[in-house]
Amino acid sequence: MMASTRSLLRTKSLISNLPRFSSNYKCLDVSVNNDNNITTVTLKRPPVNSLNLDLLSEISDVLTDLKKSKSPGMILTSSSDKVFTAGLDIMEMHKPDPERFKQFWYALQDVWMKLYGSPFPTAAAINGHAPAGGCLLAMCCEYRVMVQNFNIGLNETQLGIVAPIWFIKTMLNTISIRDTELALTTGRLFKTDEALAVGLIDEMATDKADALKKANAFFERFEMIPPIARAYTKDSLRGSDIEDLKKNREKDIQTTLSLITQPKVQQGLEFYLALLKNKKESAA
Ligand SMILES: CC/C=C\C/C=C\CCC/C=C/CC(=O)SCCNC(=O)CCNC(=O)[C@H](O)C(C)(C)COP(=O)(O)OP(=O)(O)OC[C@H]1O[C@@H](n2cnc3c(N)ncnc32)[C@H](O)[C@@H]1OP(=O)(O)O
Repeated sequence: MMASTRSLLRTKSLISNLPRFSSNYKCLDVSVNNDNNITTVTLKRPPVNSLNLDLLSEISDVLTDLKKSKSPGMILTSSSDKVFTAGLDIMEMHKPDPERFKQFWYALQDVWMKLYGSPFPTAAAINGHAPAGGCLLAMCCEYRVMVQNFNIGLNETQLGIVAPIWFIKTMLNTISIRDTELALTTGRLFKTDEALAVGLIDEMATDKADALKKANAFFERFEMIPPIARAYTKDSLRGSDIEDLKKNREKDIQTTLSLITQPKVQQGLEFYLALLKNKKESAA
């Protein structure tokens, strides 16, 4: 195909599929790049973008909008200069109200299914720490660029909790079985360069601008690939993991609720929260 015809087709499809986003997001900034029509979704829930029910619901909504509008791609990043996301909001798990916890967990499942299984390509520009649920969101994306000198990993065991099987499968889709086992059992947080060495991220960046530039470049790889062929291939690789959760969704919610409300687990969370607070006090 001639380059001029390609660019005309691209422009036409951009005009007809321009995504429309709600301006009502409280915890997200959503913007579309005029050059390539890639949407950047910026997490904006200070201080650490912890994933509570509100933030998860907004991420779920934006993913639905992107799918409907046949977006050519999405970049996930953070408005903070040191935290991508601190993972699940511990306050949603500490002494939870059962009904609220079920909604919260359902929203997390939704985000995982939509992001891990999105038909459009996705990249994470990880411009800060990405522990636990933060690492999960980044691993759901197809490509990860991370700014140097931050941490990423599934550190759940350090909190006395357990990464659910669908978190584990997401890591297995990213790094080797051996590295996943070692990382999960020890709750390892990888520094950016260690994450690169093990394949947990794809590229390092010097700062957020560099991370966004590299993430945008990732989408150029798909310019000549028919979106349907791309989407089917991704589904062949990831679809069965998503089907497994769909089949076991209710059971997963019940099991998680009964584990998280165990007194020992609650004590562990309390201890961890106290450590976070003490860290601040001893730094002051
Ligand atoms: C046996 C069976 C048991 C289990 C049940 C089964 C399944 C459950 C599975 C649950 C899966 C969970 C996945 C998760 O995501 S758990 C969350 C894990 N997150 C973390 O460990 C990160 C904790 N935070 C940090 O390490 C640091 O905050 C961070 C490096 C991200 C940033 O450091 P910084 O110095 O910039 O900020 P802080 O001063 O530490 O924090 C600022 C305030 O934010 C509060 N905070 C931090 N993280 C969280 C969080 N995840 N949730 C809620 N609140 C958080 C922190 O306490 C500070 O608060 P204030 O002191 O300002 O009030």
